[in-house]
Amino acid sequence: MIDKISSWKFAEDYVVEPQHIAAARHHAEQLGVESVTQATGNQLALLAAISKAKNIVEAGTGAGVSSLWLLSASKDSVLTTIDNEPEYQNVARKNFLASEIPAARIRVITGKAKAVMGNMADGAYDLVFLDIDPLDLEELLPTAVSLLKPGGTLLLAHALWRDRVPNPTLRDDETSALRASLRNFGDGDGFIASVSLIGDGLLMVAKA
Ligand SMILES: C[S@@+](CC[C@H](N)C(=O)[O-])C[C@H]1O[C@@H](n2cnc3c(N)ncnc32)[C@H](O)[C@@H]1O
Repeated sequence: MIDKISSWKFAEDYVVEPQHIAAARHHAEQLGVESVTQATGNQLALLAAISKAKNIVEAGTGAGVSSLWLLSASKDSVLTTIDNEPEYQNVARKNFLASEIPAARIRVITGKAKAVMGNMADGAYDLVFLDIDPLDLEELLPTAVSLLKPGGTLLLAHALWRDRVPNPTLRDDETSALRASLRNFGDGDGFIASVSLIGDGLLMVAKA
């Protein structure tokens, strides 16, 4: 019998979180913000490295844990990170400062992801990472995809939403929103998409 729970835990424990990111995670916990798990963060960094992502957009800054993982993949990538909670972004800013990453590499914008991303340049970004309220995804996804260059990468956190997405009898709004988001990319039409079981699930999409 395969023990997937042990495998999941093994994958989480396999990652050693850099000290500055562990400190940011601690601040996120104090704020009550849910950060990506350390294995998810590590996978974000891996995917940013493999795709040689230089221009990155993140929706859902929180206290900056995922931002720091994304920035860890390269010394010259630039991250634009968006959140509608200024209080969280203030903590994120302190975490960025403490990490000694040059300020020019991070642009922090306060606002709703749809409104902010709607004013950004189409086809200009290598990687877009989404970690926002699932109920806001439906209206955001077309905008997020349009920001990507051809061959760009879209990543969506919480793709399995507390392991609820795979169970078709569970139809609460959040679970249904995540399920619908996954369906957008599942038919292979214009995208290559895969769901990683890491953390709470990570949808990984390459734009053709
Ligand atoms: C799960 S937390 C993000 C955690 C962060 N990605 C990390 O791992 O460190 C989700 C964040 O998204 C923000 N948020 C939710 N819906 C949003 C939206 N539509 N636009 C912008 N920010 C949003 C919340 O304020 C919250 O800080």
